[in-house]
Amino acid sequence: MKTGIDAISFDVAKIHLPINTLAKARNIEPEKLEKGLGLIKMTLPDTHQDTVVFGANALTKLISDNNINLNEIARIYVGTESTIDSSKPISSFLIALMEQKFGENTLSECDVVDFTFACIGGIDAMQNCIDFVTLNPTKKAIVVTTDFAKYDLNSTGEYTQGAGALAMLITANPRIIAFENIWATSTKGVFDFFKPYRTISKTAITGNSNNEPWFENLESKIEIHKDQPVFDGQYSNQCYMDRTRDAYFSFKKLKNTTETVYDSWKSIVMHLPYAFQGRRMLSEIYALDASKTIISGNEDASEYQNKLKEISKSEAYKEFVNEKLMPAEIASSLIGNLYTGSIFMGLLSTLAHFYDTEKEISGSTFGFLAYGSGSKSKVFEGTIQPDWKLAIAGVNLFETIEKSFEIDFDTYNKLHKKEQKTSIQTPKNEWTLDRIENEIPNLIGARYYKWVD
Ligand SMILES: CC(=O)CC(=O)SCCNC(=O)CCNC(=O)[C@H](O)C(C)(C)COP(=O)(O)OP(=O)(O)OC[C@H]1O[C@@H](n2cnc3c(N)ncnc32)[C@H](O)[C@@H]1OP(=O)(O)O
Repeated sequence: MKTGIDAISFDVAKIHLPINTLAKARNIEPEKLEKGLGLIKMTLPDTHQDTVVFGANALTKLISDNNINLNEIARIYVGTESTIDSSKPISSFLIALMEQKFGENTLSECDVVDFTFACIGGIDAMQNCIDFVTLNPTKKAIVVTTDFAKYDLNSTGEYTQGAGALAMLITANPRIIAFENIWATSTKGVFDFFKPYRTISKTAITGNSNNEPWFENLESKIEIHKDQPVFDGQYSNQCYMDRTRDAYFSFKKLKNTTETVYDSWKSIVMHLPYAFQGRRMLSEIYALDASKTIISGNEDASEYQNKLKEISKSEAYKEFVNEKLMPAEIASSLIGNLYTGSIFMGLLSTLAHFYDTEKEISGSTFGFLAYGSGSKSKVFEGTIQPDWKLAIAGVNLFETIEKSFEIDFDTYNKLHKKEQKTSIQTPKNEWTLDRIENEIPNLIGARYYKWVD
């Protein structure tokens, strides 16, 4: 029996800033961002949107477009690194909203939980659901990934921002892709990118050291939550390269093959924090697993790096990228980073590209290289199923992204600094954040959402 993705839907932020506008404002050569990193637009949440809204929109679409009977859904597992509560998971909000829309108690026997491991939490959620469905083939599960990749103004992450969610139905005998049961993992506990609890002393805020109550905070230190990560961009790239390389060669060992693994993959779908990350990071694996030796691994460090650079600029590598990686990059260039959703958006982008260009890919194998900072990589593969076209015919990925609304730099700044108080676009046929409770003591901070027709 096969297990995998039967249906897929998405909801990405509907407003964007062109990368060219950002580059000019920041005095960065636009060509560096457009041609060097593959960026065209970055999407941003409107004032009425958060990660619950994106997740709920993607899930509502998945359920409606595929006429899913909610009684059949045994699990809804969420991958996110942008949660809005340290205790109540996003999946708990999603259950409430789906019952609001599709009927009370329709999901009361459904198991729900969030998975957090930076950008790889969605893959962890999916692997778990696949194992579950393999053991219980009559049951179905849903994986939702939802994130807001927000970086500090003027940081090197600023041009890679993005926001949105995907939802995937996991079943036996799926219509889109069936995964092989070989999962290779590489893990190392590092600080390449993280979102710590930060503190600021009350003395620094009030100017005295009496520890007087400050807006009901009795502690002498005030805790601050920020959506923006603490990170070291180049170090995070090195961790990405090291983990994916190690997981790739573990995968090769688990497959027990001496053949070049990537040669058997029609497409390679990687975690893309920005469009060209995959092509910039994959040259090492491309060289080390080549059928004809192009790098031995015995070179000294600088010679090794020089050779990798040379390989990454070669015509053969460019062709390889064009054939195996480019389809996954298209959506990323137009959206930005979706953290947990990026690898699934890469898959959807690849499928939509082959659908639009009328290529038959049924029976071909895709390789997946997932990465989450902190850090972990998983490598696995799946085979495209005969009904893949039928299953994605109504998804309309590129048509939907095309309709995104352009904002100017001033509006971008206001949104980033939370100075924008009203919605840029009037919500229609979607969930919105209605209000956050700030008076009733035992409901302080509770977030309430509503569906807008
Ligand atoms: C965050 C996650 O989602 C998890 C992860 O994957 S961690 C790994 C990725 N890390 C991140 O995304 C963290 C946030 N991002 C960043 O800090 C940065 O965007 C980054 C580190 C990823 C990139 O850093 P950067 O300093 O902006 O770019 P840099 O590494 O110098 O690369 C610029 C590229 O543009 C090219 N370039 C520069 N000027 C150019 C021009 N005028 N024309 C064409 N190309 C140009 C450079 O040659 C270089 O490409 P190659 O190395 O492939 O040749």
